[in-house]
Amino acid sequence: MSVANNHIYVLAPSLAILFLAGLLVVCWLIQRQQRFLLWLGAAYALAALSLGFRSIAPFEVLNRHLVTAGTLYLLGTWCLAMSLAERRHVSTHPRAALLVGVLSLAALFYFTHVDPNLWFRLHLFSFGTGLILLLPIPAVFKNERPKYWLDQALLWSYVTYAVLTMLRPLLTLLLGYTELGDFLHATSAYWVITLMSTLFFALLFTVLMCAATIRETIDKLRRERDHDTLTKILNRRAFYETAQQRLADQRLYPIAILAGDIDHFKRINDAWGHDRGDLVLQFVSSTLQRNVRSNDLVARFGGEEFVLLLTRIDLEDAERVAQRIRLELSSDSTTLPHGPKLTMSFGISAITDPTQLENALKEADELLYGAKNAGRDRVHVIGRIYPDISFEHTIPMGEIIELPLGR
Ligand SMILES: Nc1nc2c(ncn2[C@@H]2O[C@H](COP(=O)(O)OP(=O)(O)OP(=O)(O)O)[C@@H](O)[C@H]2O)c(=O)[nH]1
Repeated sequence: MSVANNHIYVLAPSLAILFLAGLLVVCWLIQRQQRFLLWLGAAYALAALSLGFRSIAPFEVLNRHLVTAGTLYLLGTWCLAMSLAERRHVSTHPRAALLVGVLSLAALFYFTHVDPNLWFRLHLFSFGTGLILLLPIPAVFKNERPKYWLDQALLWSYVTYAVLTMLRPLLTLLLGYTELGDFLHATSAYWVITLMSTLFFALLFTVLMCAATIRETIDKLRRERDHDTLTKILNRRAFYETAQQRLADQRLYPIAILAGDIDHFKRINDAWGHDRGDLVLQFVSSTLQRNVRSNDLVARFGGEEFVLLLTRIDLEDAERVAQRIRLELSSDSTTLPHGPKLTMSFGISAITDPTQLENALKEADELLYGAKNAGRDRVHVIGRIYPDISFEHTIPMGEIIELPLGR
């Protein structure tokens, strides 16, 4: 084989890692907020440079620049740790990493030039590299554990890589190579294992990182499609879709539909401003969510109009829920400080089989309309007779105008 061919052959793993680095940078350019992709790309680029240099540099040149190549490799290692840390929102402990890095390089220098000792050199450098990788791990385990299997696979492959890196010289011996062989020699068992494990894990991380990023992007798009941007609760479209799943589950019956509407919301906007109106909508949404159970649905159908689907509940208990919400809203003194009490009207209907959703929504809406006409700040439940009560202002106009606007 010619020297040129030989170079290509030994450079192949480094070039493959460099290619992955380029791929990750392109992914980062498309998804700028996913900065861990950039750190991972930087990690691979630095590792590829270091490994490539070690693969083709003549012995004497490499021996002279071993610390430089080691520095590149350690920097790449730190970027890899940064990538995981950025993704899991933890620290890489940069000072500790710097200390370990400097000590590893000092050991590399000392056991190469001052007191040549291959065994110490390889062990200490590998141990330092693995340690830098492990620095963010305790915080990752202490924080919230990843929920999705892709993130778990990513975490565990990272930990495996870090431990293998630490034990690489020992592993080389365990694999049956009686001598380590200097990693200055491109053909040594240690060197081949270093290259192959780096390439294998780089490939694995890239696939897992890209898959996890795609999944996150899809989740984010789905969340945005399904949720109201202001209140973060379900929008009308997602309510219908999710309601069908609840209605298909026989264990969740009887089901109640609550249509709720904030009273005189236009006046709140006019007197306190649109921003305060938005705060009121957010406060109402969180109050509604606080008062329902995990299987129940809370949606904003538009403006100041909300719909709730309550599962495993009869009409009496559904009414109790609505009254509890009314009480919580009216006793709040922070959203409209020194202002009129916040009130809401409700209409409640029942569902006993999956085909009744449209009808139940219509009934709840009509009952809500009745509650508004009867004076607002009340709950109307299907099957009951409500006498028409003359119109009353729950937020008297004069009171609003005299208010300190508190914007
Ligand atoms: N701040 C804010 N206001 C909104 C938003 N969406 C709709 N609105 C306002 O909500 C008000 C709804 O007014 P109306 O439909 O007259 O209802 P209301 O004043 O609550 O009267 P009743 O329902 O009869 O008690 C309008 O002034 C809309 O501009 C929003 O996202 N933020």
